Amino acid sequence: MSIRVNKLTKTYGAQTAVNSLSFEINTGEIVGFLGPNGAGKSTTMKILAGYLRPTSGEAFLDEELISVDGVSNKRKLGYLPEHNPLYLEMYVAEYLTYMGELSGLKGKFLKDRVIEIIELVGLGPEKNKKIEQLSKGYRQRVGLAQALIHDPEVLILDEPTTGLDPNQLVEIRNLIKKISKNKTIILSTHIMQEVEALCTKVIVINKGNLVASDSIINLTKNGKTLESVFSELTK
Ligand SMILES: Nc1ncnc2c1ncn2[C@@H]1O[C@H](COP(=O)(O)OP(=O)(O)OP(=O)(O)O)[C@@H](O)[C@H]1O
Repeated sequence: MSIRVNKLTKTYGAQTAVNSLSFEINTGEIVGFLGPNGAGKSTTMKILAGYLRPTSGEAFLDEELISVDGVSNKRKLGYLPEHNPLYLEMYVAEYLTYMGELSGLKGKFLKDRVIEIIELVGLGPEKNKKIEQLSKGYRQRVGLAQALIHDPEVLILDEPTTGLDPNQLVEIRNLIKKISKNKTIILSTHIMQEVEALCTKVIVINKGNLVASDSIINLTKNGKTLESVFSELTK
């Protein structure tokens, strides 16, 4: 599934968070969504996930409009918010079952899927704990499992590795790589190494405006590092 964003704008009162943003992500691409703090990444991702209404403009999954009210394409996408609101008092499997139900799964299929997803994201050893008992890295795995439970074709991951220790960071990065097959993924991060490890293309925004949408190879072809390209684009 492809993502198409057309002149997307979001204002909060007098503040323009996202300013007439247009870009496309093709089926099967993993795209890094970059920008300094406050650039408008989370706002854009919330709109793409159908959680926030744009002030103007629109976003599409294939040809279908993404809307706050629509449910059909929400089932085709998985969303890991930046501050993932987990139900801390729930057990891991209980939470994932609940999230699966919200995505329309049920019965034996859901039961099997919860077991499968727990294994896939490496939650096996922690599966009998309450979410509040988990470390940040394992909570992040629960977040990823929640985003993946209904096997969506599109994944929207907002800073999936922020706050993780170096080992967890590598593990989550490998996990994203593993699950990325046959999915279209947009992921925001401040870690350029991560972008280089996972993505072929990047979209860079600054103060709500698009400043680049290109392959990493193209952006760095003059021997520049992605870091220096980023800082030039977002001065
Ligand atoms: N609910 C809100 N009400 C008012 N302003 C908001 C709201 N949410 C975001 N903003 C503002 O919109 C701008 C874009 O914020 P956003 O969270 O989308 O940026 P970001 O690129 O994700 O930043 P970061 O990298 O720090 O997570 C910021 O100036 C922010 O203060």
